[in-house]
Amino acid sequence: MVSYQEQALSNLQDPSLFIGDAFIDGKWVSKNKKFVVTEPSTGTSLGQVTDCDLEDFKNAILSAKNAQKSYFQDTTGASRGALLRKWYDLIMENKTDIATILCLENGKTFAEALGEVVYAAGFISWFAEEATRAYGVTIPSSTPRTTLLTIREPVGVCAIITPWNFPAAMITRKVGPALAAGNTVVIKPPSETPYTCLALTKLAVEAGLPPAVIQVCPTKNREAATELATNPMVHKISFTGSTAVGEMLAKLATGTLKKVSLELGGNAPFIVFDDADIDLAVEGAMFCKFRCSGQTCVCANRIYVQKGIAKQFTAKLVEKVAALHVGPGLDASTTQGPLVNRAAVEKVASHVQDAVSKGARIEIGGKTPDAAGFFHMPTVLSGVTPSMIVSHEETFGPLAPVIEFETEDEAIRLANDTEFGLAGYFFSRDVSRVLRVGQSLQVGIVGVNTGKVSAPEAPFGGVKESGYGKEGSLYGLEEYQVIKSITIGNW
Ligand SMILES: NC(=O)c1ccc[n+]([C@@H]2O[C@H](COP(=O)([O-])OP(=O)(O)OC[C@H]3O[C@@H](n4cnc5c(N)ncnc54)[C@H](O)[C@@H]3O)[C@@H](O)[C@H]2O)c1
Ligand SMILES: O=CCCC(=O)O
Repeated sequence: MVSYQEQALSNLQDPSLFIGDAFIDGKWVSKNKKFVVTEPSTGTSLGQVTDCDLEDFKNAILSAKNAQKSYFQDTTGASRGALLRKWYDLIMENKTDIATILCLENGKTFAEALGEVVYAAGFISWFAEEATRAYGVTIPSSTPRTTLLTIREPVGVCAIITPWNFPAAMITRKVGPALAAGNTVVIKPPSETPYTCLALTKLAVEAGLPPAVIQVCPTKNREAATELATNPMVHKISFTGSTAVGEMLAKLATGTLKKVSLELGGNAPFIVFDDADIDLAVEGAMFCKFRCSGQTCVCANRIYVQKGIAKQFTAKLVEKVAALHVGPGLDASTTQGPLVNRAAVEKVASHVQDAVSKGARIEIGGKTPDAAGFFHMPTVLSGVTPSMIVSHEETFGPLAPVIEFETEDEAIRLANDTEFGLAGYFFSRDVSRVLRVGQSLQVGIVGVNTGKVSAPEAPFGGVKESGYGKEGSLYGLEEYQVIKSITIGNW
């Protein structure tokens, strides 16, 4: 019998985009040692991918170093932008195939996968433009007959390490600016979802980017991947993932004083004040709680609702959740896909169990369906209190805990009572409150009357233990540049 994934792969318009090799020194590399990638809606194998070892990482880094100088010196911002624009065009031409591959390895619905591919491509076109805007300045000198100016230069070899929840967009949000600025990159894609990154890489080479500017080393071998944080030829490490791994890599990177950007875990508060448009707030909660089945770093993790409207808000939220259809991502009727693996399902279940044991009520969901694959039913809990795990730990799953509050001060205090500070949302029609609360939330990204805060032009990044550095936007390029000052004296 043809499996779900075999059927889907046989429908690819360009089957050559489904690649299980590493890409090192401009060549596709297949090794005997492989690891299995699992299709999350069936829990069975999607395929096997080359498992890079320490030698492979060292070779990739050396090749990226050798390629970097001429890549930068032989191109201009405009010509690098043109290459990136070509890559963007190829991604868009192949978006259905890439979305199918993404859907198969990550589990998100096909509509979401397609949305992610377009979002991911958006970073390439954004930084194709930004490549031409690497401005320096002239600074009036305090010394006579002297000119002081600055230029922006690439950092050198950039290590890129990303998570599985956005297999395309987390790659392009880093690789786009890195290549635009004239760097070369060594990517360690997530071992759960390496295929999307490899397909994007194939298209980058087809677009005409010099092959050695992108190196991809898939692996499950964490020791080998750690080379990216310690090798002295790497000058920048850009990491997206959990706070624990990010902190560990940052510590290692200080050994050779690398430039570091960290996009880490979140625990986003989502506050609904009693002057809010409740339907709009429910719509926002549905988007930013259940996107990617609750597995985004900017997902609403704690939903605070002012007491007077809590029952009404919860009832409307439950009605919308009841309409969700859980199933494999490629099924046309599916609106909620599986989670990434068994451990993710168990984490959601344990958060539900903990909350219920401490007095929370399951309004809907709360179960793991009796099906193959890694599913958890979308769940709404009411009566949640700060003592429950859901109030302080990122669930990373389809669990919406509703917590009641009485005053604005209390909501802000609860919202900020966390070591994380990535995204925060609130709904209110009071202009003064919008300005007050917007400034009071200790986060890097605020959504007011919307649950949608991500776009190539929007600065993305957190504060506190959610990390540092900004991605996308007019700030994203400088993360991959160094400013050099040049003093021309005695003229
Ligand atoms: N802030 C953001 O922009 C953002 C975006 C997406 C996800 N996240 C966070 O990511 C987490 C989920 O992702 P995850 O479970 O894949 O995180 P993770 O930290 O386990 O893994 C992230 C990446 O790091 C790699 N890695 C792990 N140990 C390593 C080591 N020793 N050396 C080199 N690489 C290593 C993994 O293989 C993966 O590619 C959540 O906490 C989520 O909030 C943050
Ligand atoms: O998971 C984190 C990234 C999500 C996004 O870019 O909106």
